[in-house]
Amino acid sequence: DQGQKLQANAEADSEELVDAPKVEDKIGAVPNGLSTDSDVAKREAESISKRSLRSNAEKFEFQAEVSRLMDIIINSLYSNKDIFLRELISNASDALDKIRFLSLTDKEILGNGDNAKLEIQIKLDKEKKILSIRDRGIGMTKEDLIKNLGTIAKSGTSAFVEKMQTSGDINLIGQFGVGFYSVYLVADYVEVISKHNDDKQYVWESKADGAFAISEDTWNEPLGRGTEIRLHLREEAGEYLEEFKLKELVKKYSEFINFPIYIWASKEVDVEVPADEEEEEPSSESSSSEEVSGDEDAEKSEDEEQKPKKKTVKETTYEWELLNDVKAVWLRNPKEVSDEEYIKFYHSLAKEFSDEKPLAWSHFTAEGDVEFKAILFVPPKAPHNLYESYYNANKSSLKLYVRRVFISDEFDELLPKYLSFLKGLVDSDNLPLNVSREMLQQHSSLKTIKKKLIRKALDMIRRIAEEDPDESSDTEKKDGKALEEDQKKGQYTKFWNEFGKSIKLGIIEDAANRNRLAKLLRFESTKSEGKLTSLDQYISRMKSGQKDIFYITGSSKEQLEKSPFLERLKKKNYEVILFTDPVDEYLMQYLMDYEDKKFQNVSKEGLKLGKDTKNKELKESFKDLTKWWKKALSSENVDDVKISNRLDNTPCVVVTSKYGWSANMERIMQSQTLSESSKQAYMRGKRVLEINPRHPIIKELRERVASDPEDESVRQTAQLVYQTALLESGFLLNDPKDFASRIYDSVKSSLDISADATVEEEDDTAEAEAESDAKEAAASSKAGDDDDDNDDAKDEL
Ligand SMILES: Nc1ncnc2c1ncn2[C@@H]1O[C@H](COP(=O)(O)OP(=O)(O)OP(=O)(O)O)[C@@H](O)[C@H]1O
Repeated sequence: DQGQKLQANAEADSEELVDAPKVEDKIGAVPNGLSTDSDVAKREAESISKRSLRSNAEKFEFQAEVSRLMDIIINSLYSNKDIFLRELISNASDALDKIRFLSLTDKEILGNGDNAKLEIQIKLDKEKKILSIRDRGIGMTKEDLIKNLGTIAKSGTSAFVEKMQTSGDINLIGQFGVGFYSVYLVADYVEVISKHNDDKQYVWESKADGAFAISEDTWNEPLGRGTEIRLHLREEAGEYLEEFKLKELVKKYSEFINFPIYIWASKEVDVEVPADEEEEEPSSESSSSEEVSGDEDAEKSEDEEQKPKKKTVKETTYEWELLNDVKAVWLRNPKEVSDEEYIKFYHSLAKEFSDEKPLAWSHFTAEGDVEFKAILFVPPKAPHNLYESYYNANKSSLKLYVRRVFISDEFDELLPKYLSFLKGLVDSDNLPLNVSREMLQQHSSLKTIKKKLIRKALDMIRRIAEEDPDESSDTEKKDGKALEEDQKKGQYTKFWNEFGKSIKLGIIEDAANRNRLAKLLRFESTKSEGKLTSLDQYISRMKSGQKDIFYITGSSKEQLEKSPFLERLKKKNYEVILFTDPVDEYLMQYLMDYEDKKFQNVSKEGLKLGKDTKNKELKESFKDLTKWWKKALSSENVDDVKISNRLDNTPCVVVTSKYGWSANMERIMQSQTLSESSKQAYMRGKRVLEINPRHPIIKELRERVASDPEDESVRQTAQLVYQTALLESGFLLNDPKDFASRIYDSVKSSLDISADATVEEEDDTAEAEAESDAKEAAASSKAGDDDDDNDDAKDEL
C-alpha cells in the first residue's frame, strides 16, 4: 500500500550533483556532537529557503485519511496545543525502548560514545523559530519514513477522524496511534531527520498540504542514530520557544518517561572580565559552550591572579539540563507513592490525558517462585473499540518489562481477553532478557504471572464495590470517612457501565474464576428500584423456602416488567433479575449456580414456587382441554399443553424447555447474519403452552371443548389465543399474515359483520385513464432520451 509516488521532480538527477558544502567538517571535532543553535541555524539557511520543500526531493502524497486528519489538526481551534510535545516525547521514548530491546541480544547495536546514550534532547532556536526534539532511538529507514509518516493509515486514523467530527477532543490523539501529526497544531512546516542502523540518514519534510518529501540528508549534522524532529513553529505558537514553558510541559506530561529528557537551557552567569578588554568579548549569546558554567571556579581563580581592572558582566551560557527523574514508579514502595503520582503515571502510561482519574489501581510485588512487580489500573472509560473484533485482535494493554527493560506491550499472555481493558505494567525478574519475544511467550513463568495478575485485578475491582457507599446496604456513615466516601460514591456503577460486559465475558470464558466474577455481576431486578444490585444482595432478600434465583431475559426493562411470566412471581413477592443485554443469554448458559443456588429462567420450564398443592386436581379437571389443545397444535412445534403456576391475569403463555433457547435468544439468533438456520431449528427450545386455569377464557374453552370437541370455531379461537400467547411470550410469529386475518375475523364478529362480507370493488375507470396518460408520458420522454424519467413513470404504475 505504498503511497502514490508523485512524478519525481525533473531535476531529480541533480540530487547527486548537489554536493552540499561540508559544513559538517567544521563540527567534525565534536563526533556526533550537538552543535550550538547558531550552527543549526546556519545550516538550516543553507538547506532550505522560504520553507518550500526541497525541490530535488522525492515527493509522496499522504494517504487520504491521513491527509484529512492533518487538515483537521491544522484547522483545529482546539486551544490546548501543548499535547504535541508529549506525543513527540512518547514517540522518542518508544524508539529508545526499541533499540534497548534489540541491544539485549546484540550489544553492538548501540554503538559507542554518545550514540550509546539513550536519551532525549530538546532544543530551541528562537531566532529561526525552530523547536527540535531529538532521540537516540532506533531511527527510521527511508522506507519507515514513507510508511510510518504518511502513506499507511493505521486503523486509528479513520476512527480518530470520525471522533473529531462528532465530539472532537484532540487530547485523545495518542490513544488512536496518530500522535505524530499533532505537530501541526503548532508548526506549519516539519522536518524529520532520521538515521537507522540499516540505512543512510534521510530527511522527511512536509507543510501538511497533502504531500511530503524525502531526501537523503547530506547537509545536516550526522545523527549517528535516532531521530530529530524539527518544528518550524507557526507565528502564534511562539510560547513554545520559551524554555520555562517547555520545562513546565515536560514536568506535567512526561514525568514518567523512563529515559532522561534534557533541554538545552540557557543560564545567566556572572563573569568577571578585565575592564579594558570588555568590548572585544564576543557576544555571549551564541558562542558559549556547555562547559562554561562548570568552569566558573577556575575562571575566578585565574581572574584573581590578574588582579587589576575587573568588571562583572552577565553572560548567557547553555547546558543540558535534566528535566525528569527516571526512577521507575513501580520500583518504589507503594506507601511512598502518592495518589497524585499514580494518577499522573496512569495518564502517561495510558496516553490518556483527560481530567478523569483511573477508577482504581493496584501496585504490588509478587513473591515466591515467580517474582515480579506490577501496577494495574482500571481506566475511567472504556476505549472506543473495546469489543471490536474481541476474539481476533491482540488487545493487551499491559507493558512487560524484564528487569527494568521494556520488552513489549503486545503480550497477550499476561491477561485474559476479558481483562484487556486494564492498563498497567509488569516488571519481571524471572524472565530471561536475552531471548526472542517468541521464546519469551513460551516461558513457563508467564502462566504463574497471569494467574496472579487475574487475582489481583479481580480483588481491585471488588474493592471498588466495597468502598462505594452506594453498594452497601447499611446506610450508616462513619463520620471521619465522609469525604473519602463521597469520592467513592457511585464508582462501582460507573465501573459497571463501562466494563460490565467484560465481567460477563469473563464469567463465560474463565471457569476457574467464575464465582469471583459472579460476585462482581450487577443487574436490575424487580426489586432494585432502578438501581443496580448484586447476587449477594439478591440472596439476602430471598423469601424463605425459595430455592432458586429467578431471572428473565428480554430486550428492555420496560418490556420485561410487563411480562406475563412475572405476574404471579410479583404477586407472591419474589424478586426476579431482569437481563436485557444480548450477552446475558450467553452468560446464563455458563452461570449455572451461585452459592449453591440454581438459576431459573422464569420463561422456561421447571419454575417452582414453594409447594404447588392443588395442582393434581386442577390437572385432572383440565385434562380434556389440554389433550385436545395439544392435538390441535400438533403442526405448531408445541410439545405439550400444561397447567401454569406463573400466571395471574393472562390466559396463557408459551415457555421453552430448560436447555433450549429462550424466546429472547431465538430473536437474538435470528438477527445474526451469519447464524445458520439449521442450527436455529436444532437449538430452538421445545415449546410448551401453559394455561391459566383461573382465567375465564381458559375456563370457557374448557366448557366448549367438553361440549363439542369438533367445533371448528373453538379451534379457530384457540389458535388465536395460542398465537397471542406466543407474541406476548416474546416469540416472533412465523406467519404474521395468518395471525392478522384471525384478528380481523374476530373484529368482524365483535362488530357484528357477517363473516362472508367482502371488500367492495374499486372503480377502475379513473385508474385506467391515469395508466394511459402515464404511458403517453413515458413514450414522449423516451423520445426526449430521458431514461430516468421513463423508469420513474413505470414505477409509479
Ligand atoms: N522518534 C521516532 N523514532 C522512530 N520512529 C518514530 C518516531 N516517531 C514516530 N515514529 C514512527 O512513526 C509512527 C507513527 O507515529 P505516531 O505518533 O503517529 O503513532 P504511534 O507512535 O504509533 O502511536 P502514538 O501516537 O499512540 O504514540 C510510529 O509508530 C513509529 O513507527
